[in-house]
Amino acid sequence: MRSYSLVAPAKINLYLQIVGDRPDGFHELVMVLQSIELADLVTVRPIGAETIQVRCNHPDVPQDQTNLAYKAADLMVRQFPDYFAKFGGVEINIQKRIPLGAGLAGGSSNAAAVLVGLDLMWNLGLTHSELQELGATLGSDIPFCISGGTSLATGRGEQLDGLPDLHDIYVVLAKYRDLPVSTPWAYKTYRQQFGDTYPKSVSEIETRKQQSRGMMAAIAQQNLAQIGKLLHNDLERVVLPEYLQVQQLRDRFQSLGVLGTMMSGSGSTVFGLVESQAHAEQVREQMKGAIADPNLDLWVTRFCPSGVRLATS
Ligand SMILES: C[C@@](CO)(OP(=O)(O)O)[C@H](O)COP(=O)(O)OP(=O)(O)OC[C@H]1O[C@@H](n2ccc(N)nc2=O)[C@H](O)[C@@H]1O
Ligand SMILES: Nc1ncnc2c1ncn2[C@@H]1O[C@H](COP(=O)(O)OP(=O)(O)O)[C@@H](O)[C@H]1O
Repeated sequence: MRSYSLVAPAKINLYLQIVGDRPDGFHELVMVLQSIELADLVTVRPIGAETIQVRCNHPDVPQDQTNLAYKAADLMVRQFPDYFAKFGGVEINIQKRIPLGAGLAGGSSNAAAVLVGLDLMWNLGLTHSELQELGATLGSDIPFCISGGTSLATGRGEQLDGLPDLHDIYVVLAKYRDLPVSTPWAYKTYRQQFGDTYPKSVSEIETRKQQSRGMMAAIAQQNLAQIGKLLHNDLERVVLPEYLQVQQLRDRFQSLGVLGTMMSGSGSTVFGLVESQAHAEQVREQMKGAIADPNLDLWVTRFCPSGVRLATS
């Protein structure tokens, strides 16, 4: 048995519409999810003892049972106890590059990489959709992190329909360090503030879902200018008033004339879309010059056509 190193990409949300309540207590969503090249590196390594160990180079990432990567390994152990008994445990090493609590699905992508990695290490031969079904029991974004690319995500975010790949689109990410936003808080607050407007009938639900049509058409036509204009995220309605620094990042991107700007997921990352690497680097420098705050982190990255993949050494 050998080790496997996997690239675990982050995602951004090009579209996030909260349609209403679900019977399971989650929210019914319509999202467009997009993988980006910014990624963690996750290595799974066989160890003799029947244990799961997590190591991470980032001091704030938990290295115990609460780590999503640990939970993914534990799920595989429970699903395939004979393999665990036969081959022993696993050490998971995470080289963290995706910021935490950023709305970029860093933890979810780590968990997705562990599912894919253990499938390879134990030679299970599971399909993507079998791994996604397992991943969905741990988190709504994990199935997407396995397949990646550009995808429509519905249900609670786990029902995926692939969309045409979007090429040559660059992304500038801006996030204040030490400003994580909790996903459960964002959804809970949204329900408190807007729950009374959630649709009651099936036909009203269907009508609301149609609001994403413009974005779907823009993606089908690969119309970047239109995609930039139609970016949407309902969670901004609760996060921006509470986190003024996030609003400020968004305003700043807007003033720099990017194709579009939006908060990703539940935040606190704000992204700006641009059409070339040179322009992306210029925008990053302009952001740095305009907001002289040492706690502001900026990245230039680009759309990526895949989810978790084997790292080439
Ligand atoms: C907001 C989004 C947008 O892509 O991502 P992030 O900002 O976390 O990256 C996702 O909807 C987050 O997905 P994920 O982070 O996997 O969430 P989960 O662990 O499944 O759920 C965390 C909590 O968020 C709420 N939740 C999540 C998904 C959903 N459709 N409805 C919800 O109400 C629930 O309160 C749940 O307990
Ligand atoms: N493998 C992991 N990577 C990052 N954070 C993790 C991981 N496992 C658990 N966590 C916890 O989950 C929190 C938010 O997770 P993260 O995936 O970074 O945010 P988001 O869902 O906003 O993209 C972190 O602050 C951390 O406490």
